[in-house]
Amino acid sequence: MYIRRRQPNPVIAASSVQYQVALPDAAPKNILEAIVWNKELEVDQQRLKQPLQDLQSQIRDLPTPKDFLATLKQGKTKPALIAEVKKASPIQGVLCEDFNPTAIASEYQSAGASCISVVTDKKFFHGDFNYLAQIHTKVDLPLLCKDFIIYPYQIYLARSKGADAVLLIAAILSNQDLQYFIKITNLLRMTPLVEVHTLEEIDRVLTLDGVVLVSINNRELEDFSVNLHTTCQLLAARAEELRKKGVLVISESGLKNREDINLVQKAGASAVLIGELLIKHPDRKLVISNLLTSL
Ligand SMILES: O=C(O)c1ccccc1NCC(=O)[C@H](O)[C@H](O)COP(=O)(O)O
Repeated sequence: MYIRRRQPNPVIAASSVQYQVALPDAAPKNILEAIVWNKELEVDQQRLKQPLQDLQSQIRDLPTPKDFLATLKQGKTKPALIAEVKKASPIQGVLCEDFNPTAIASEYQSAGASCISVVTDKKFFHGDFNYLAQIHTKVDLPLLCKDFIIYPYQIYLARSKGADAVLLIAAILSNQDLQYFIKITNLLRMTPLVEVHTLEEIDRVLTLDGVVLVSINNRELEDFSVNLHTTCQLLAARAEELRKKGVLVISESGLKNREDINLVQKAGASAVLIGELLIKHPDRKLVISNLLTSL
C-alpha cells in the first residue's frame, strides 16, 4: 500500500493573495491517509508554539530514557504486555468516557504490564502529548509514544514529554526516512519500534540498520479489520531472518483473550500490545490478571 504524504490542497500564499489549489484527486483515499495529511497540519501548529530549537534545549538536561527493549526482554510475563492508553479510535469513536490517562496507566502498572503505550494523536484518537508527560511523572514503566511520525520534530517532542520509545510506521515512511528516524531516535537514546503490516514491509525493514524491535500490526490498513493470522503468516515467512538480526517481535491490535495471545506467542511474538480490550473494560486490573495468569 502506498500512503501519499502531503496535503493535496495546499494554501499557497502569494503576497496578499491566497490561492486554494484544488487537485482532481483531492480526497484522502483511506483513514490512514487522512490521519497523515492532518498530521502535517498538527505538526505545523505545534512547531509554531514550540520550535525545534526550544525542544532541543529542553531535552539537553533530561535524564536518560528507560530501556524499553530490555524491559520487554526481561518481561514481567511471557509474552510481555504493553498496555495502551487510548481514549478513542477513528473507527469506534470514544472508547472511554471517563478517561484519566494517569489513573489508567497506574492501573496497568500495578496489574503487571511491562511497558505502556500512550496514543498521542489529537484529532483521530483524542490523544495528547501532555498525557505522556503526566504519565511519566506518576508511573515508572517505560513509555512508548504511539503516533504517526512523519517528521523528526515529533521524535524530539516525544523525548521532551518523557517517552522512552517511539513508533515508526513503515507504511507511511520511505526507507530513507525510516533509516534517518531510527538514527535520530537512537541519538536521543530512545528505542525505535518499527511497525509493519505486510511481508513487503518486513523485507524493507530487514534491510535497515539499527532495527531491534518490530511490531506486527494485525489491523489491515485498507479497511481496519483485524486478522491475527497476519502475525502468524509474517512470522512463518520471516522469523528466522528476524531472529538472525536479533529483532524482538511484538504482535499488536485485535487481541481479545488468552487464546489470541497464545496464538501469536506460538507464532513467535515475544510481546503483545493491547489497547481496546483493556481501555473498555470496567475492571482493568481484573482483565489483565486474567490475561496474565497463564502466561
Ligand atoms: O485503533 C484503531 O482503531 C486504529 C485505526 C486506524 C489506525 C490505527 C489504529 N490503531 C492504532 C493501533 O495500533 C492500536 O491502537 C494498537 O495496536 C492497539 O490495538 P487494539 O488492542 O485493537 O486497540
